[in-house]
Amino acid sequence: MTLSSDLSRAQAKAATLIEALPWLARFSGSTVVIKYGGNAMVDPELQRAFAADMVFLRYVGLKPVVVHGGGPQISAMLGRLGIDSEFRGGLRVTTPEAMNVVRMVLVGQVGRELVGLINAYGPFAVGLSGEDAGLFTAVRRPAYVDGQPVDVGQVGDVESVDVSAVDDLIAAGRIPVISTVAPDADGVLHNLNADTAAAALAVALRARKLVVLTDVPGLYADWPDKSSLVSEISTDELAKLLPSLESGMVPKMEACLRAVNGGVPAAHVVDGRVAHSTLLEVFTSEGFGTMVIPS
Ligand SMILES: Nc1ncnc2c1ncn2[C@@H]1O[C@H](COP(=O)(O)OP(=O)(O)O)[C@@H](O)[C@H]1O
Ligand SMILES: CC(=O)N[C@@H](CCC(=O)OP(=O)(O)O)C(=O)O
Repeated sequence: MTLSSDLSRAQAKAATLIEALPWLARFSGSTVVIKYGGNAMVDPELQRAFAADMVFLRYVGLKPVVVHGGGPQISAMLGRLGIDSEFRGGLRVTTPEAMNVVRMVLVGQVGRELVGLINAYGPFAVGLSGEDAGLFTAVRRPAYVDGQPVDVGQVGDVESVDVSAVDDLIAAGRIPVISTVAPDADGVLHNLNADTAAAALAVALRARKLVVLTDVPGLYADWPDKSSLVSEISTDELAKLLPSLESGMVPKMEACLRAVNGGVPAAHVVDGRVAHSTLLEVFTSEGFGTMVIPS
């Protein structure tokens, strides 16, 4: 290794840091809600990169709030327990028996693991579920299959959000890590799609951004045609495209629409299989994934 190649490598590192400067100036002090999808959390290396990103955001003055999924992990546990599980219109059909497993896996397993991973980089993460301090109230909702409502059991939409516990944690410099189960007005526990809950929380917190990590590079207008990846889409265009979308993309894009219509300036769907995708989205000039912006 020569002195000049050492120097040019050091300068390249400095250039990377400096590239982040305008974004640091813009986003410092902002709340960013990050939805970490179950399909994006399967690789231990990627999990560590994600955890490091959250602590990085915190140290540079942003206020990250993590909402996690866990669909594949719930399916695996239901399978192990011999409980049937199916999705309709992107939502899991949730019987009372399945609901107990959803809560156990999201709150007791996935949430705990994520808190531990983040805290390995800095002691900031605190886990919460929608049941804690009235964070979310759920209202039972159907799924929509071919435009028709279909009952999917104890599945909820977010009826109300009480951000006080999350605000308290943020004010104390913590990183809230939220599992998306919540009671309805009668105290009956519901399974919330994590994208839906992340959007409702981003709106309630007046977040600067919603970043949704998943296992594809973004939204494809004509799935699975790889040339149809959308880099930017307005809320009006997205509302028109929504009825043609299928499976997991429906709640995801509905969530982005809901966030931006609710006042969040931008919602992004990014590829969680790329290490440090959150940092790339927040701090680089190149667009990454799909960005939803107001019309
Ligand atoms: N139009 C589309 N664009 C991108 N992905 C799509 C589309 N339609 C369906 N998908 C599927 O949606 C999946 C992401 O949804 P989901 O499995 O619920 O992810 P997550 O666990 O991250 O919430 C992708 O892996 C892809 O197979
Ligand atoms: C109602 C509903 O479908 N809830 C989801 C909750 C977890 C989730 O949303 O996980 P991902 O983000 O990994 O998809 C489920 O039971 O799978």
